[in-house]
Amino acid sequence: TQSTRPQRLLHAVQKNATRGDPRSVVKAIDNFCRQKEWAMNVGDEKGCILDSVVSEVNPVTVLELGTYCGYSTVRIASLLPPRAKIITLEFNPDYAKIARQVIAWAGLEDKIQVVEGPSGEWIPKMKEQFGVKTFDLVFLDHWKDRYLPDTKLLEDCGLLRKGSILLADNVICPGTPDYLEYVRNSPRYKSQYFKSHLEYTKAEDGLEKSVFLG
Ligand SMILES: Nc1ncc2ncn(CCCCCNC(=O)c3cc(-c4ccc(F)cc4)cc(O)c3O)c2n1
Ligand SMILES: [Mg+2]
Repeated sequence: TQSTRPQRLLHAVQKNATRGDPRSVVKAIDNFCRQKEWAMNVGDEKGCILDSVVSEVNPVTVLELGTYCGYSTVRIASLLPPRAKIITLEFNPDYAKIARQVIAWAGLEDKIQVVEGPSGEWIPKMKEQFGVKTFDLVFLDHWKDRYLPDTKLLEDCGLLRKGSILLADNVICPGTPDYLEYVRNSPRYKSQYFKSHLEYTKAEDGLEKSVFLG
C-alpha cells in the first residue's frame, strides 16, 4: 500500500538523522521538505524566530496546538530547561503516531506529552488531567479558525497568567484574520508581528507574538 507523506518524512528522519540529536532531526525534516516534498512544518526560517522566542521566554510549561509530525515540538523541546514540559495536541491519530516516533528519534519523549483529540475538548480538561496551572508559552499551529475560539477558551479556563506568551503560526498564509484582529486590538494583549515566509517557499507569512496582560 502507498505510504503517506508523514510516513515518508519519518523515514527521512530515521535514515538521515542521528538518534538522540534533536538538531539533526530538524535538519533532516527541513532537507526532506526542501528537496523532496513540501510539508506544513513551521520550517527553518520561521523556526529560527520560534527558537528566539522560546529562548527569551524560557518556559516551564508549554502548550502546542497542532503537532503534525512533531517538527516544532522537537524544536521547542530541545531548548527547554531540564524540568520543563510541553503538551502538544494533535487531532489526527495518524499524525500523532508519526510525531511520537519523530520525538522518540530525537530522544525527547521525557519532555513531551502528545495528546490526541480536538483542542476545544482538551483545553478545559488541562488542569484536572495534567495538573497544569497556567501555560508560560502557547504555540498555535492548528486549524486557523480555531486560533481565536481556543485563545478565548484558554482565558476562560484560567490557563493564561500575566506575561503568558501566545505565538501563532500562519497569521498571513493561510491566515487567521479574526485572531489577528483580536490580539492586536484587545487591551488584554500586547502584540508583535514577525514577518517571514511560508515554510520552504517565497510566499509571505509570519508569526504573531502576543503577551497576555492579565
Ligand atoms: N481543533 C484542533 N485541535 C487539535 C488539532 N490538531 C490538529 N488539528 C488540525 C490542524 C490541521 C493542520 C493545521 N495547519 C495548517 O493547516 C497549515 C497549513 C499550511 C498551508 C497549507 C497549504 C498552503 F497552500 C499554504 C499553507 C501551512 C501551515 O504552516 C499550517 O500549519 C487540530 N484541530
Ligand atoms: Mg503552521
